[in-house]
Amino acid sequence: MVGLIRDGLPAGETVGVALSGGGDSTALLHLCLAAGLKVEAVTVDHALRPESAAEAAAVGAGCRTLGVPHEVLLWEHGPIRGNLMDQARRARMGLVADWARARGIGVVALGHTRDDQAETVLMGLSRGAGIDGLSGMRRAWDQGGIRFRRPLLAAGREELRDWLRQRRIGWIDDPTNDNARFTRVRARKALAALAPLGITGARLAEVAGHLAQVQEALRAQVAAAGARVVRQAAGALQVLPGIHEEPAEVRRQLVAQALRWLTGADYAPRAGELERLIAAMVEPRQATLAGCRFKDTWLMREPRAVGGPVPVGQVWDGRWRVTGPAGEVRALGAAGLRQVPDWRATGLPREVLLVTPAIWRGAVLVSAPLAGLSGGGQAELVRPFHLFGRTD
Ligand SMILES: Nc1ncnc2c1ncn2[C@@H]1O[C@H](COP(=O)(O)OP(=O)(O)OP(=O)(O)O)[C@@H](O)[C@H]1O
Repeated sequence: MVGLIRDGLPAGETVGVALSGGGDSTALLHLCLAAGLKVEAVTVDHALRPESAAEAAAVGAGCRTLGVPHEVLLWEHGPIRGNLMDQARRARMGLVADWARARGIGVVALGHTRDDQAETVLMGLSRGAGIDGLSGMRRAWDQGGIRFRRPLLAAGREELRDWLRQRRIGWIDDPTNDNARFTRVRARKALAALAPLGITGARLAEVAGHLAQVQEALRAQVAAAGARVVRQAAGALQVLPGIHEEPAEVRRQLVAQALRWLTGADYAPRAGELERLIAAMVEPRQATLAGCRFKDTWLMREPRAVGGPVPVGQVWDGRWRVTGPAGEVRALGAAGLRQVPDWRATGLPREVLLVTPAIWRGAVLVSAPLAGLSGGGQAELVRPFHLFGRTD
């Protein structure tokens, strides 16, 4: 077990441990200490259960007795609509990354196990996921200057709990982990029922590992195809007819990555939906999917899906930073385009320009940098363009 930590985490620097207080992350913390690493721990209080603040404080007290610096971060939120688990995870990752940056910590360890990996694969199967969903969670990735690591991905949950029990180390069981309202909990229960078929957590994790390698091999092919058949202009993507000559999976991956780049979404739509979009690219040459619109050869943001107004200097629609004279940044739209008589000189279609950022003062258009009305404004994409990245 300690070997997993030595292989998965650097010895010479402080490691941030994301510590929920559950069995897995408690084992992670103690294994890091056993491996002689210098650690600091952080607990996010999601404030979703009345006991959560007291639990986070108890986790902190445990850390103090170990001499481990610990901080509790509160997720401040109103009523939650939509996928609670997903939103809690996103908020948690954001808070933990901010904490690490503020503490000068470059690497953060998470306690995901082989069982989490197996559940992720089962959940992927249940929604008919493609290779992205079936290849499981990554062991390592970099995000916002922080290296995230999952050193326990090869360890079983029970194995870790046995390791804790042998050392008389306690942990807190989160009742959410038994709430069948959550897909992950149902996946955990279903996995137990699959054992007679030989489908164990270890077997599913093995399949995920294999598919992750397949995906890695595919990635280079997708990048090369992207360079041939997709070009970026004014934040939209022109998809050349050559895409239809590419193998079906390469095509799907390209379109999935293109949509994710346009919207910043963590996940791409399902294979069936991607197929429908790809078919519509041939005829009738228009479609909408996941906040994006395809028209003729262009894939761009859908007007009604773009972000609300922000002040000049802030990021608009999650991907544009507009600088220049004071005002409000929002989409150029039809009303704006009418005020830029020579927009055709850009060589770009109307639909592409409609969803580009512009600086407004009330109904007065001040600047539309991508449509050819400078007005002293400049727009820059904050998300680098690539078609083979992946986050989860
Ligand atoms: N509230 C939290 N504060 C800090 N880190 C967390 C929190 N919840 C989860 N994590 C991190 O994310 C990992 C995976 O989360 P998940 O929800 O699967 O775990 P858990 O069942 O809540 O707790 P554990 O993994 O500790 O048993 C945890 O091992 C931990 O590293």
